[in-house]
Amino acid sequence: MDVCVYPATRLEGVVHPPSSKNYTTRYLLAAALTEGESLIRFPAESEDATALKRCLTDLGAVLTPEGEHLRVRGFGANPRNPGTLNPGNAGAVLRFLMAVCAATLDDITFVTDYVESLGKRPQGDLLDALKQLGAEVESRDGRLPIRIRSGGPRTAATTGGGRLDGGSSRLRGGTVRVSGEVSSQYTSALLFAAPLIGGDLTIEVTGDMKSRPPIRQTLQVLREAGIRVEASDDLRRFHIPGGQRYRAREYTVPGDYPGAAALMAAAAVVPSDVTIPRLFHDEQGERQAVEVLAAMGADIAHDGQQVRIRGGRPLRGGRFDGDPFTDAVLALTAAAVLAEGETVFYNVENLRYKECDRISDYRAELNKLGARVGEERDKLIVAGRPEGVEGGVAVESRIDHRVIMGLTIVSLRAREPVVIRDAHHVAKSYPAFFDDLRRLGARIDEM
Ligand SMILES: O=C(O)C1=C[C@@H](OP(=O)(O)O)[C@@H](O)[C@H](O)C1
Ligand SMILES: C=C(OP(=O)(O)O)C(=O)O
Repeated sequence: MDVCVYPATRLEGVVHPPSSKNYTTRYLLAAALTEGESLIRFPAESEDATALKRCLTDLGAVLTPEGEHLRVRGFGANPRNPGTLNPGNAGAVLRFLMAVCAATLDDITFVTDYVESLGKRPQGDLLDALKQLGAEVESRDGRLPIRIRSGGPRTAATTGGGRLDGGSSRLRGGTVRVSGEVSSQYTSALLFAAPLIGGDLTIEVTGDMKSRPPIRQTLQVLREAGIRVEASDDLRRFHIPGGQRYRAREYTVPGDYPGAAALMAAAAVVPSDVTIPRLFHDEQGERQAVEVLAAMGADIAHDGQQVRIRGGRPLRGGRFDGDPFTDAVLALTAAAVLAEGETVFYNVENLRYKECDRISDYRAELNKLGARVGEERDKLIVAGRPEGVEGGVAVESRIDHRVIMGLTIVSLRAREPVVIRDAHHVAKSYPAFFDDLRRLGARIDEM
């Protein structure tokens, strides 16, 4: 589906953000790893959530919708073996399931239809870690399709009298070293698998570590699920006793700051009065989007429950370390396109390894609109155009939901309407994005 985005004169109203993608991923997985029945309130409705639910069902979990909530009966440490799993275009889903399946299944293959997106993303650092723990791995140069075999002799657990469920580990415990430079998801994946391994596991994160906030989300959810984890303050070293059991319970998914950041940026670049509820002080690093927009001069306030933006003030550029709020950088870059002066988002090299190369590809599409964006290895550099951009062109989605949201934001301040091709990919995390902007007063036509 293509869309045509028209210049906006005003945005006004209350808009509920989607539920958090990252917390939904973690709560669904934790619930599936129990042997009991959990309830997840307000899980995200998105393509990534659908992909994970499909995979967990294939592994033997029983998912029962209850209105806006979801009841999950888990498979504990003994999933059914479907032979093949397809995580769609969801990176975190793929990484987390590869580690969990390596610990619990003897032979599993991961595939994707998104050959030009997830199929291009690197998995090698995680595969190296799994091989250190005894797995055998086949891949296409560290990329999908990937086959993981952990079917060695099911070694009896040697720590803590063996696993509670009487099973035994498919991976050995001990110490594993994993690079944190490309993605924090490899570390999170090992953290989710660790309790399922017979022996205790020590995880050492090497290199220039990125994306610490999602690691904190992982630690929060593991502790909520009753898993004991010792973590160093710098999040470079973890110790997890083996043979632990995930505890069934009720979870409530908060609002999604990355999706909300796109709404905040849209409201900041046009005259507006927009309120976004269900945004709390949790471990999502993208809540810093509020501080960044405030630093750029936006009239924005967060009371711990909701964010209110009154747009129309001129924005000014600034210099920001984008790593702590990685999934908000593209939306904030869009705001910077319309600010006075230069804006630099630095320390963002790992944007290049996501749904697309979010530095070079995003820059190319923004500049088609009339933006003036440059790049360096780990930077996005924006020469702001407070007068707006020309527009009147067609741009590409690059199969990336956050590119689509960023291009939409800038298009609200284009002189001529903009066509965004394949805009349906926004549904990866935010299916209702265009409807929500229409509800606030934007004109966006499906083509
Ligand atoms: O752990 C997670 O759920 C995520 C971690 C981040 O990825 P990186 O750790 O690769 O930056 C983020 O971009 C992604 O949307 C979700
Ligand atoms: C990169 C993202 O997600 P994932 O890594 O889970 O595909 C994202 O949501 O921006």
